[in-house]
Amino acid sequence: MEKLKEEVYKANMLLPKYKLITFTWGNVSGIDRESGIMAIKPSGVEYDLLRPEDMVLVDVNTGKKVEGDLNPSSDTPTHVELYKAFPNIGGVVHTHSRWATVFSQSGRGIPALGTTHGDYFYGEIPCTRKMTPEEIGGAYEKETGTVIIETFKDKSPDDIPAVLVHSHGPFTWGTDPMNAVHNAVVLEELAFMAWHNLVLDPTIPPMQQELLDKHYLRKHGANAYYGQGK
Ligand SMILES: O=C(CO)[C@@H](O)[C@H](O)COP(=O)(O)O
Repeated sequence: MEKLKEEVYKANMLLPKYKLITFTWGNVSGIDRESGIMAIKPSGVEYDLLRPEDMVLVDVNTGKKVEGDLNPSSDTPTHVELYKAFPNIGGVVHTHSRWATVFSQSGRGIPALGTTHGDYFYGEIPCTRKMTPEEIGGAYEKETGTVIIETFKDKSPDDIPAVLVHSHGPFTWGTDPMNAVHNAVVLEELAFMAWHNLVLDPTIPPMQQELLDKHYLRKHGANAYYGQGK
């Protein structure tokens, strides 16, 4: 699992590089689907002190730590729920990136307003409902995963690899940890642009469906004819 730890470590180190986090906020994980073992950032560790060997291994089937001297991220149960519910993902990212967190705190999704959005996300990036007091007071991090999964009951997590958790912040995912971080960086760009669009014109309509189809479907899915079809 050293290769997985190295991959997850490198992905975590992109969060400060792309200014998606401050201090010890956020975390990235990756999964080895064959073994069901996930590597995740340790809890509360400063990024500039982080080493590949610090990544903590967790069994997604049990949610229990299987290797590591440090505690896994406090968000580990959320990552576990997403890997169990979304079979095609290989990496998960959580940040408190500023503009995406503004939308999360407002309880608003990020509408698809232009082709930059359409290249990566096949429609609005949704915000979850507020969690109930029971969910907050219970297995909070696991229930955070539950409300994310509920938000995708009629959406494809492969076509919209991001969510805004109400009053909290964004989670993104992807085919591997690097792809999940790529989606987190794009999400922050889209949030920045969408916020300014909504300030300029709160009634701005979503982009034309034909344009969204063209930009998303040419790079994603079975009929993709550009990119890697991810
Ligand atoms: O969402 C939160 C706190 O609101 C967490 O993601 C922290 O930002 C990072 O926690 P650790 O991964 O260090 O436990």
